[in-house]
Amino acid sequence: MNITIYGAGYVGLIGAVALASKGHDVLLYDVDEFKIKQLEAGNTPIYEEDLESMLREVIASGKLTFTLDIQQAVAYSPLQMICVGTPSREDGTANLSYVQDVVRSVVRHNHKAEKKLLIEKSTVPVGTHKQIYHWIESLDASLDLYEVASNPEFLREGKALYDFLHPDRIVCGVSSTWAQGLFSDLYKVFKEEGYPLLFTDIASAELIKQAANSFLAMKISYANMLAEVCEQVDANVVDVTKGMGLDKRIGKEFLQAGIGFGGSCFPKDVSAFIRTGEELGLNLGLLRETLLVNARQRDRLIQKIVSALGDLHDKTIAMFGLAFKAGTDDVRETPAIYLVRELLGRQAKVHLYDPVAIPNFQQMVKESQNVRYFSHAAETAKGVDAIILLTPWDEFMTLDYDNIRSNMQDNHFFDARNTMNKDQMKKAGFHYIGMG
Ligand SMILES: NC(=O)c1ccc[n+]([C@@H]2O[C@H](COP(=O)([O-])OP(=O)(O)OC[C@H]3O[C@@H](n4cnc5c(N)ncnc54)[C@H](O)[C@@H]3O)[C@@H](O)[C@H]2O)c1
Ligand SMILES: O=c1ccn([C@@H]2O[C@H](COP(=O)(O)OP(=O)(O)O[C@H]3O[C@H](CO)[C@@H](O)[C@H](O)[C@H]3O)[C@@H](O)[C@H]2O)c(=O)[nH]1
Repeated sequence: MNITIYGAGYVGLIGAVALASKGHDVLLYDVDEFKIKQLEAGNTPIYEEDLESMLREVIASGKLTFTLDIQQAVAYSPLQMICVGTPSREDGTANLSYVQDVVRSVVRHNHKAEKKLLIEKSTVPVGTHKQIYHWIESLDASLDLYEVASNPEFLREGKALYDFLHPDRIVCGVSSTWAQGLFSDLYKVFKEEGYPLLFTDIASAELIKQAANSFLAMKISYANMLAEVCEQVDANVVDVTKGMGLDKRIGKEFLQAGIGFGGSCFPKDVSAFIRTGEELGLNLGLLRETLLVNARQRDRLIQKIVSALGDLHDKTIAMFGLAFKAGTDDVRETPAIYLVRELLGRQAKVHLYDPVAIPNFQQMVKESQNVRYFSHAAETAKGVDAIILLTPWDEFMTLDYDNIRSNMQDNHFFDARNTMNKDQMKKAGFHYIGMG
């Protein structure tokens, strides 16, 4: 079936490629002309495993096409899937202006007055569907022509295509059998492959997304809170969370203590959920604490660095990894930016390396007398006083650390992700410091 997707970012592009690979005819619209031209040429603006080859396949098969023409986008299908950004405003609320732009465009360019299903794929606060109906009304459009549905996305960056194609569940919030029928057709192949399709009302679907992200973030902060306890009592947080996670009711995922969560989703979505609570007159205190614990991890790492190295003036620190997690070049809300700014503020010099995220990071931190970028991890560490392992890329696990240590000025190794084997690092001559 035909589907129009608005927004060629992580979610829109991945969704477009994945749905096209399942045999649908997908038209991807974006306001960013450069991005659309790049995609038409078969090049991806983001780094994701397998994305480029699959993109080229679906372009070649004619299943995925692109447009900058809004009239063509609106006319293409009754399914209008909105995948634009919903970033945080200063006060923590979700900025829905890009969603509103799409709704406005669809309504204004629906010249044939065809019925359209406006699908919220972007992460939006519960109740947004009502807001969308208000926007439509305020445009003097007939509400009979539009129906809103919620179909939140749960993919993780770094594993985005895999997650879209192998979902734990597909959530569809609908208010009519018409919408339910369209989703059943869209996700028919997924259902046949055994992936659960959950139909519910729209508010519940919107809330499932807010609730799931906040729960996962809370789980990480719980592990980080335990890391603080472990440091006080000489326990090992990796073992503690392993022991907890073996209980099936708890589960081992998302209990990895470290520098805390970053990225374009958890920080903004937890903040937005707290604000949703406030608007409802509720105090979602668990989530406030989740953000506080998360921020504290970064400060704790800085404290550890200062207590090991003393005055950072003229010290040089190498950072292994800049992306907010492995497998992506995304640096939105990466802990690396906080740490680099904090270190530079204390007059340290930094040597920075990441296998794919340097171009994005350079847009925030330019090369200078105190900031140098490198193209190999081992080079980054030459002559430095300390290494911070920030992003757990696989390549950092297999480096020749004996050699790296011998080329350093001093021997401090801060494992902000608890990924290295402590004993082996000590054997290689490092003063190893983990998080908990
Ligand atoms: N990144 C993720 O891993 C992820 C996962 C699940 C859900 N989400 C949610 O999905 C939404 C999109 O996130 P993202 O990371 O893909 O964003 P993104 O910033 O990567 O992409 C957004 C795209 O929308 C385009 N855009 C802006 N205004 C537009 C308009 N009026 N019409 C068409 N295109 C327009 C932008 O040019 C950009 O290409 C957000 O709500 C996010 O919270 C993200
Ligand atoms: O045990 C863990 C797991 C993750 N993280 C950190 O948490 C952040 C988020 O990681 P992850 O969830 O893997 O990446 P995202 O791509 O941000 O995906 C999250 O946010 C998306 C956007 O809403 C959702 O779709 C996904 O389901 C949800 O996992 C990263 O900084 C990770 O390093 C930890 O510190 N410890």
